[in-house]
Amino acid sequence: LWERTKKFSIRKEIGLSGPPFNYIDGNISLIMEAKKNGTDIDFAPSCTEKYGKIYGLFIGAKFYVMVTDLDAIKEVFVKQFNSFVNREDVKFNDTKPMMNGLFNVRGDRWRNARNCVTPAFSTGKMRLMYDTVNFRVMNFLEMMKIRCESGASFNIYDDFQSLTLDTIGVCAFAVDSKCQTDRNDPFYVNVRKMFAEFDVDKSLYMRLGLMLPSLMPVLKYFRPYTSFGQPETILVKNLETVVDQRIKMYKDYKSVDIMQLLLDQSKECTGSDDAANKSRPLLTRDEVVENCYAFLLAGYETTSTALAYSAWLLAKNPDTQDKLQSEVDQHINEFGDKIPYEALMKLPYLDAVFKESLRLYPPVVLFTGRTCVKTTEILGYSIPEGTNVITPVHVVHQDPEVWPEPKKFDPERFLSKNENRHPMAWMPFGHGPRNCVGLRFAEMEYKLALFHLMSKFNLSLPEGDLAALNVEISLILLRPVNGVHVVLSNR
Ligand code: HEM
Repeated sequence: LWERTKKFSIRKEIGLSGPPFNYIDGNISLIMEAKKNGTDIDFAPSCTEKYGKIYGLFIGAKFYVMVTDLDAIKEVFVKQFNSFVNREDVKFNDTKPMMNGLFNVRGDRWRNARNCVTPAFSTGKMRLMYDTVNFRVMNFLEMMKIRCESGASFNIYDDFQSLTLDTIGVCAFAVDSKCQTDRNDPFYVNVRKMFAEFDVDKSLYMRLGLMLPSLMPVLKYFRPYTSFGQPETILVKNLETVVDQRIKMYKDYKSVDIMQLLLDQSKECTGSDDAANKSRPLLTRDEVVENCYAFLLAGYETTSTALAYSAWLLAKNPDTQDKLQSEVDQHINEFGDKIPYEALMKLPYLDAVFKESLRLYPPVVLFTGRTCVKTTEILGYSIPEGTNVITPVHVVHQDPEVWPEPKKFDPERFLSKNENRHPMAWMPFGHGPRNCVGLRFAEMEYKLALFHLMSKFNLSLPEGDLAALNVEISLILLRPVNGVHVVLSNR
């Protein structure tokens, strides 16, 4: 009892305020109540309003410092990063196939792995994968033609998910999946099943892992038999087979994909922690497998959600859509259907739509956090070692002091040369050395898909209820509840 009381005294000791808690579940009941009332999305903003831009929250007895103050964010994610190098230790992921991937590795192991993975996502490598991604986008356009011909409203979120699955499938899993045209494709079926079940509400394994982490050494053996673990095991087994094949044929493989770029940095394919790379350890076979798996988790749902939100925002704001289409048309006139990578990335209005959609609807809202590895002072507060700091991105992106009329969809705010915004204010991909490693890949895929969609079609909203966009927070993601419904017409 004394130990538990001590755990709950930390907030006071640091000098922070926060919502009232009980000694059994901390603030979980409050959060569950908000979820039940459908106001969970307002929970973090209302706490910020009441307790300020740095406050404390208890999930069970686990303490979290919630930060939306931009200077504090800079301290944690950039300036004092060495004290905040790790992510929260989520025990139920401290097992295969998660424990060796970038999300979970810690300290120097993370530094080494990140050094090996980062080159796979350079601008040069994006250029090399551009045609592969473009090919999947062309398949997507074929689907859109069919949807358009039917004239009916449809859930474009589903189609974006199939697109991003085919894309990450070919680039990270080396599977030539056909998720866009065949909803029975085994890759599609298993990924969808795994994601549908990967939820604290649905998984007893996850709940036990969160509440009783000391059970994990035994519990982890049950992961392959859980409802999300079964499809996960099938996916990872197939992935392991492909990685092993690719290790064998490494020297003869001539195309470029993310898996090959990781193998370029692996012990198996370069012989050892090779002579040229003595100063930095290379990836093991398991690290290659688990990072490819991490890219599937990270790249499928996020990018498709970003595209779906943008489609909805453009359908709702025809003037913005017109402006984007004018920019697209100029470039179609110049390049035809084959806009080069550099030109695409430089389109100012498309870039502004990308940024503003991600500001208003960031797909990842509660993952941008760090664990303090040594007691550190942040803006006068002494943050003890072991404390988790979380930045609720949706709150940062709606701060009226930084974003005038924060609820308005206004891409122009990213075009003004005079904007003197705090460098931390826009953070859909996190910040600092541990930000999203796949940012360039996501941006390329998003811009290719939206560019080509806008070149051929007009988006509008259906009549009635389907026109609404309802969102919910699911674990760390901001997800559309009932999909995203639009109508397409030919331009
Ligand atoms: C719109 C799409 C995406 C969004 C909004 C997004 C967002 C994020 C965020 C918020 C983080 C945490 C950053 C931090 O803690 O500072 C993250 C990390 C990460 N993302 Fe993404 N992501 C996207 C797409 C992708 C893609 C396409 C990939 C890979 C193909 C990817 C791979 C990763 C990985 C591996 C990490 C962990 C990095 C590390 O710990 O070193 N993401 N992402």
